[in-house]
Amino acid sequence: MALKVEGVYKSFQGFLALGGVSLEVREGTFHALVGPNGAGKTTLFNVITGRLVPDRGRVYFRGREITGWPTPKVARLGVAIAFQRAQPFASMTVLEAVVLARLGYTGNTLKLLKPLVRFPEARAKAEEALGKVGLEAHAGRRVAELPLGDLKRLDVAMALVAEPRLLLLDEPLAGLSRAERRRMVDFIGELLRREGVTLLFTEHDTEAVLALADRVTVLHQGQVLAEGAPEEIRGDPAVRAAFLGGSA
Ligand SMILES: Nc1ncnc2c1ncn2[C@@H]1O[C@H](COP(=O)(O)OP(=O)(O)OP(=O)(O)O)[C@@H](O)[C@H]1O
Repeated sequence: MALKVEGVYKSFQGFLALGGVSLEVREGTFHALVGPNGAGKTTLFNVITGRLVPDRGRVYFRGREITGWPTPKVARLGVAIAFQRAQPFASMTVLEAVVLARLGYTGNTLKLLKPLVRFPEARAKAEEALGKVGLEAHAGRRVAELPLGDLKRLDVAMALVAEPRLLLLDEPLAGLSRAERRRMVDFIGELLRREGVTLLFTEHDTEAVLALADRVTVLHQGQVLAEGAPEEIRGDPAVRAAFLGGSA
């Protein structure tokens, strides 16, 4: 099992954001986490990556308990998150942003007195990652100049240099046009299958979930409402009731 979340609770000032969530993501699969706004999806991601410590419950990565581990330690085990990572690096070039992500991962950020591109190992890894996401021709452009679709590819490249076994994507298609969403689904699917990376992603676009996910977990008000193959979930009466009657 790539990831196992067991009975996780998390409250914010008395508000129960996660109320006993359990989840299993099998190695090599693509697993969607869906649910209306406020269902607890981002909170669960934060618990998995160590940004938040759960009040109760446990998180295991490949059989090892990682509950409450600091984020860099979780990252070094092979858990990466790609979510608007590139934005703070707007003034850098695309290549520099990925080199920096690699240096951050290898713990080299204290030696940043020389130009980023003069770290040969990090530069080689960054160029390889840019090739994988199809941005090699844009390596010298400023991050700020990239259209949204390319920015998302850059986010993925910045996650790939951490050599993840499990990648978390939080709404990877948000803000894209319908045509761009289709392209992004194909891109993510092909790239991650080729790399053998397990994927856990949140997404509001039902079509994309059906196209990409092997399994779907539905969260609603901090609890798991349903879990199954995408076709099963689509026909589930409890899921339909929650979505049609709720805020989705
Ligand atoms: N740091 C925090 N402090 C207080 N409340 C929070 C905090 N983080 C999340 N919450 C609350 O917890 C609930 C779950 O939020 P979360 O962001 O996990 O939902 P989500 O499923 O990711 O929603 P969305 O689809 O809108 O991203 C929400 O009601 C939110 O307001």
